[in-house]
Amino acid sequence: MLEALSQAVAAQLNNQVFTGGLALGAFGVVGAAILRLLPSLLRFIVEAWFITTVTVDSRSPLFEALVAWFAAHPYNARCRRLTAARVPQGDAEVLRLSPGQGSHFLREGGVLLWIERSVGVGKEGMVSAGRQPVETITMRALSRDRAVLTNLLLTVDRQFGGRDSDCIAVHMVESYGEWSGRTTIRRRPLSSVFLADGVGEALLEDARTFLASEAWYRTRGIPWRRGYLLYGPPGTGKTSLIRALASELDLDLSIVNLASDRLDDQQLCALLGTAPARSVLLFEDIDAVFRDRDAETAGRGITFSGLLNAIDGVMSQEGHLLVMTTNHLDRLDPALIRPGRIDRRQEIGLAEGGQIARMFRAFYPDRRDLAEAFVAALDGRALAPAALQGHFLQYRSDPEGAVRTAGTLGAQPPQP
Ligand SMILES: Nc1ncnc2c1ncn2[C@@H]1O[C@H](COP(=O)(O)OP(=O)(O)OP(=O)(O)O)[C@@H](O)[C@H]1O
Repeated sequence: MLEALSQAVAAQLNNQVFTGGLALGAFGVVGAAILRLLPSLLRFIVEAWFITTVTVDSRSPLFEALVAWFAAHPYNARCRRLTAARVPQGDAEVLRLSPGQGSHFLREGGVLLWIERSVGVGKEGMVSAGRQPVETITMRALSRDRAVLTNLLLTVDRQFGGRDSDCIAVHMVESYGEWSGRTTIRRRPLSSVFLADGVGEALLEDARTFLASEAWYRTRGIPWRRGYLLYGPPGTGKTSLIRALASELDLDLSIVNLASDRLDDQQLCALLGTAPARSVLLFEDIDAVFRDRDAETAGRGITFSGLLNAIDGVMSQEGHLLVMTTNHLDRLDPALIRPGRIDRRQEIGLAEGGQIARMFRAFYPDRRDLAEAFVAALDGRALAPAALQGHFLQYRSDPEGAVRTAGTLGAQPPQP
């Protein structure tokens, strides 16, 4: 029986058609296996040679900082796959939307990042009864240079890893009309901005109330947004105040230069619609852009009606504080600053008496006694704090000299 079988096999092997078919079949099987493995093989080669990867999971304290960074990144405003969480902010809790599970591609500091967020995947992430599932963020940079990701993680850790960060993030508009990644500036305490009594504190209180009132706005069907207009002469602290408010409120600053001739209506609308969450949206020197409605275009591209539409469209990005500044309130079209677009106007005027004395004492803490003499030497003149600051810097270590020469300080700030 066995012998008959082996004779049959031998006969088939001598049959060229059969052996040809067998070889072809084997080739096919091996070829199919290679083809199946090819994508993972290619991925392995690319990852090994051209990509740097870092994985952070939710058991690490860095994970929360990374999610906060991801939520604040301009990419989050465009992302359509989100994860929602309630997170503490001051004494309250707020809703935080961040890019959700899956793959995300974004640019950071000129490098393309591929970020994958997953939960409960693999052995590490298995959900077992009574245990929190482990969530993982894998960051891949299209670069062989490890410093790209390590520097990013250091920045994330510094800015979002604790409450002792002394910087706030600033977003500007890139030349191609998109929000840039984050740069940072030092926080400015409100106490370092010298304003008329209670002005800064009242605005801070107003903004705090607004930020904590999402539900209040929702139940009344009012868009959750608030607009401020700060007006007054140059060098009185409008920009400094905005920076201080953002610092105190722990918000980013998103700055749009409306005078840029690279912006058009469509881009502006898109920009405001994707403004980074949790930020103060700032339009500076709005009077220099539009003097009146007849001056239809600003720079090259923005029209007055385009600006109004874009501001109203900010409603889709709710929770924003929109702040405009101007040196010339009288030059603004009423439509631009009507309630709903601007909810609160605040004059930031020249410094007088007590305000000047406070500033003097802050610059010369060891010669607080000279503050009144300095104010008296000004003979009732009101001054731009920027001019006072310049004077104090000039007489930095000579408070008596600052008092002696106070008479040289002009009554009017330089005109823009
Ligand atoms: N009220 C102030 N308190 C403290 N520093 C001030 C104040 N006003 C101006 N300064 C200082 O003067 C400089 C210019 O201030 P800032 O840019 O805030 O003025 P501004 O009102 O926004 O001016 P502009 O209208 O020209 O934009 C900054 O260095 C700032 O520190």
